[in-house]
Amino acid sequence: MSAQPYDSHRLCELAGELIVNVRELAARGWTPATSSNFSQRIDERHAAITVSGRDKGRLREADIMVVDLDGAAVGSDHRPSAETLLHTQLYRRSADIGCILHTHSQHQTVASRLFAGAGHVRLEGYELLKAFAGNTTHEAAVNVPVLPNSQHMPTLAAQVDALLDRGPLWGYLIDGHGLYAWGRDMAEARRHLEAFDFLLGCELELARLTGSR
Ligand SMILES: CSC[C@@H](O)[C@@H](O)C(=O)COP(=O)(O)O
Ligand SMILES: [Zn+2]
Repeated sequence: MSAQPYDSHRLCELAGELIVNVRELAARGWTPATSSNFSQRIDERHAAITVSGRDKGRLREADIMVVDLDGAAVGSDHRPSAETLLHTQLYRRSADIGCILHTHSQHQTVASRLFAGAGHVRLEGYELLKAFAGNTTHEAAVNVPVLPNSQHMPTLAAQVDALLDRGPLWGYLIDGHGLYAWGRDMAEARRHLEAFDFLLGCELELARLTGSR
């Protein structure tokens, strides 16, 4: 039997980390109805990603597979996430990206609808902005882009590429869909995801209280 083209011990470790974290996110109600997808970089040519259509609240090892950075399955007959290209494009683009988390929480979905017309959600004045890697003060502002939804991943990927050309980015919303967030590793990606979700919740509550939208 030929050896795997990646380090299988590393895959095991990453899969274990994915299972624990994804189940926790699912328990918060952020992955309804099998939605959401998750991945971690194995090496410069491979990533571990969730199999399409699996219940993220019950994620287990068999629900995680390996793809190359063109999105092709490696050593598996399963179908990787329908949104695999949105993961692999980021891994291809930056060696600093090691983990990508995509969820469909209510904050994320409602905010994406409310701010789709503006094309972004502006987050400013929050202490929690320091949760984003590189931000050292609450005085920074972060614009979360909102992309139109599409089932055509190359269309979405091209828009994400254009956003990345403009400067640092930790995540984006897709209208009526959810949030993509990433980081160097699971801990950083999760910190970004949680900060986005909390701050989007604040913006929604402010809009409700002030009737500003
Ligand atoms: C169950 S609807 C959600 C999907 O269309 C998609 O947006 C999603 O997040 C999960 O797709 P998947 O192919 O399981 O990775
Ligand atoms: Zn999705």
